[in-house]
Amino acid sequence: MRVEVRGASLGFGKRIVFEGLDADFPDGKVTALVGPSGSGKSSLLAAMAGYINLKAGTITGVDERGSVPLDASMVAWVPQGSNALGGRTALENVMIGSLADGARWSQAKRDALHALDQVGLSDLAHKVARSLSGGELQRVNFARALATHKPLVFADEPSASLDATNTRRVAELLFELRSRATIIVATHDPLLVEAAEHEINLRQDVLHAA
Ligand SMILES: Nc1ncnc2c1ncn2[C@@H]1O[C@H](COP(=O)(O)OP(=O)(O)OP(=O)(O)O)[C@@H](O)[C@H]1O
Repeated sequence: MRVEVRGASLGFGKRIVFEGLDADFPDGKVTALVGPSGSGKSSLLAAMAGYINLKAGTITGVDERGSVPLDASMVAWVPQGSNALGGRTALENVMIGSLADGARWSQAKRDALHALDQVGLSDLAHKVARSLSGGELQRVNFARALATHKPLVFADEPSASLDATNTRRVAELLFELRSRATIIVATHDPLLVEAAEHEINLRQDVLHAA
């Protein structure tokens, strides 16, 4: 699914965060959403998922069936840091996402194994989460999101709690996930920006309030 943002203005109360944003997030690509702290990256992701309303403008998802306003049911979020259950295996932690969405156990397991393969963690599927590194846990987070088959995957600062080595691993993962899903990553990290195929810069692309 491609996402089209047109004439978007966003603010809280009287404070305008940005105005007049036009942006395209291409289907099946990794897009880095960049901009200085406070430029509205997290808020734009929240608006795209339908959690907050724009002051003006539209956010539309476009696929082969046509155009629809986006809502939370279309989005899988990759959390900042890990929210894995430490005593459960990587596989079980990935299955949780699909099971919560109502998938049957056998289907959830198949999807989770496939997603773990996509993020390069097949060998660690049966390891308990507490024995995995920060970068491996972030891969588990991405696998959980991919396994739900939502058309959009949003990650807000996925390297925020990682050291340099694990940040590199997440950057490698983003590079590997090119063309596997429509992924939007809000980040300050140059390594992650470099790994993405497309970039939206909130400072350059929109008119900010003074
Ligand atoms: N719920 C809210 N109520 C009021 N103001 C908010 C709310 N959420 C965000 N803001 C303000 O909107 C602006 C944009 O915040 P946002 O978190 O979207 O920026 P960001 O680009 O993601 O920043 P960072 O890179 O620091 O995470 C900030 O000035 C912030 O204080």
